[in-house]
Amino acid sequence: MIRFEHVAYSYDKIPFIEDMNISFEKGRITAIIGPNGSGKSTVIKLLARLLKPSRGRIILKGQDISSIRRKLFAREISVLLQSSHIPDMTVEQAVRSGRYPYQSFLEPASHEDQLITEQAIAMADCNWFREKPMCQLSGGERQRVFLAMILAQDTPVILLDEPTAYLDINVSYDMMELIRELNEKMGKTVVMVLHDMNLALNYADQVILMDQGRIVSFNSAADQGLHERIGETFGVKIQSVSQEEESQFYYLKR
Ligand SMILES: Nc1ncnc2c1ncn2[C@@H]1O[C@H](COP(=O)(O)OP(=O)(O)OP(=O)(O)O)[C@@H](O)[C@H]1O
Repeated sequence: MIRFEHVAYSYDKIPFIEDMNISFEKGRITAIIGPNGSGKSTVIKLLARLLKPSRGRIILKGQDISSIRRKLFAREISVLLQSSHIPDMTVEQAVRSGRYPYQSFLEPASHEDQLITEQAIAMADCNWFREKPMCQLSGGERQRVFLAMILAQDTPVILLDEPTAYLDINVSYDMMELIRELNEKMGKTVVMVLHDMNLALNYADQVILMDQGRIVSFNSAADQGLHERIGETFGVKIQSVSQEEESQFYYLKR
């Protein structure tokens, strides 16, 4: 569905990503993991067209993403970034603004826009603080609103850079369950950066492990080889400590 073809990217003219080739399959959940500064957010920003490859191309449904018109692109890919701009709006207005790719200037919101906005507010559990201004929310509440905005944008591809940042453990699992539901019931393709190995290995179908701007491995989350690579890359020992059918718990130790 999305393909990196010989993608390179330089920061301040210093090459960082060189010749990256990778495919993100339709309807899969892919987690990107790796140490700090390994390039995870850079990949998300390249996918979201916030950065432009210095070489190579990124193909979405057969088309170079740089040639797709802005609103059409916004109907295909939505993104939650690590530090998103906080809009000067209430929660409800912010979520409604997620519908912008489907609206034209001065045209009132359609019945469908309203319906999808309401669904998004309910799914991300933002109903009880919907009248609050965004600037008065806690970090975790704000993160849920950003997710609701993405749900309102209703794109087949969802990019999430550390979606569980600021969330307590319970809400983190709620967020992961919701992402899984979006994937299983609505066929959304999800690419997310995660620092928590337990979330990455339990909720992703496939895992991209990065180090210093390179892809070290691209495996199924269940692949034992991946666990070894994680250990080598992070300099930790990784061990599965439970063997439940549904999920496993990984213990990481330096
Ligand atoms: N705007 C920028 N200008 C110069 N260098 C940058 C810029 N943004 C990122 N970098 C550098 O590029 C490298 C990769 O950054 P990136 O944010 O992609 O890493 P990451 O894997 O997401 O890190 P983290 O886990 O810490 O969030 C880092 O060394 C970073 O310092």
